[in-house]
Amino acid sequence: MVERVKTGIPGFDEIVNGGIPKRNVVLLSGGPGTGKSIFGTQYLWNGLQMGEPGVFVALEEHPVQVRINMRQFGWDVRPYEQQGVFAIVDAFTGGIGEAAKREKYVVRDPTDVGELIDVLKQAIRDVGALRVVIDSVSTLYLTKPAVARGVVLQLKRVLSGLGTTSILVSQVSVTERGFGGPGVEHAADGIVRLDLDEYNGELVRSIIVWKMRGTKHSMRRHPFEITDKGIIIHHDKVVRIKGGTAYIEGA
Ligand SMILES: Nc1ncnc2c1ncn2[C@@H]1O[C@H](COP(=O)(O)OP(=O)(O)OP(=O)(O)O)[C@@H](O)[C@H]1O
Repeated sequence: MVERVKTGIPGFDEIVNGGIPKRNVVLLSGGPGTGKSIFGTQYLWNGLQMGEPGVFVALEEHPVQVRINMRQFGWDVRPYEQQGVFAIVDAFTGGIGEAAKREKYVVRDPTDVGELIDVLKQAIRDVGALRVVIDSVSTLYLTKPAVARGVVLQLKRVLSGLGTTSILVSQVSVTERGFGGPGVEHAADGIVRLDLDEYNGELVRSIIVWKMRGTKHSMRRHPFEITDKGIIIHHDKVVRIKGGTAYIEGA
């Protein structure tokens, strides 16, 4: 029996046959505004509701902004930080600014992957994390694509080794077909892609699971929505394109 981690994101566990296999490192890839950060934080929040501690690594946004964004969906993580079951690793500010001085886990040099891993390990141990989200890993190798695969493998050893089931957010450009960097796709245990595409003057959100080691999964493109309560995936529906128009149909 495969041990699974339930994301609790409506519709997602259904398309991966019950949840993400434990210790998998999943690449969550997508263009701008596709919902990657919301998906990642929803996964961590749901974990906290199920008694599973988590760590969020902020590389794209100030930790203060991460808390504000989460609160907009009703996900107030402050009490969980105070209880010591949730932590944000600040790999954004470099320790600069008044607000940054109040952060417990700060990576002084966010370009130093070694330092980031040391701070991350500490945070995982302190809170007993079972879930980790890194938003985004692309930032770690934007200027040096050749090291991308190595960075992901290094993170995978740590994340999987410490027993966490993790999501690595990967940014791709609007038109890019890939998942974010040479070899990264092969290093990850799973690939989930979020898309936002325009058909006939309308933007349509969809999700597809490209791979997920250790389980069978849906091979279809499912529509999803972002609501005030977060992401809702319609696992019983699929997106089909006919004559340049997108149709949402029963699966
Ligand atoms: N309350 C809400 N209701 C509906 N949609 C929302 C709500 N809040 C945010 N969104 C949508 O979510 C999008 C942002 O999602 P998110 O920040 O997760 O994107 P992302 O994939 O991480 O993008 P980037 O790579 O640009 O940071 C917004 O552009 C908006 O379309």
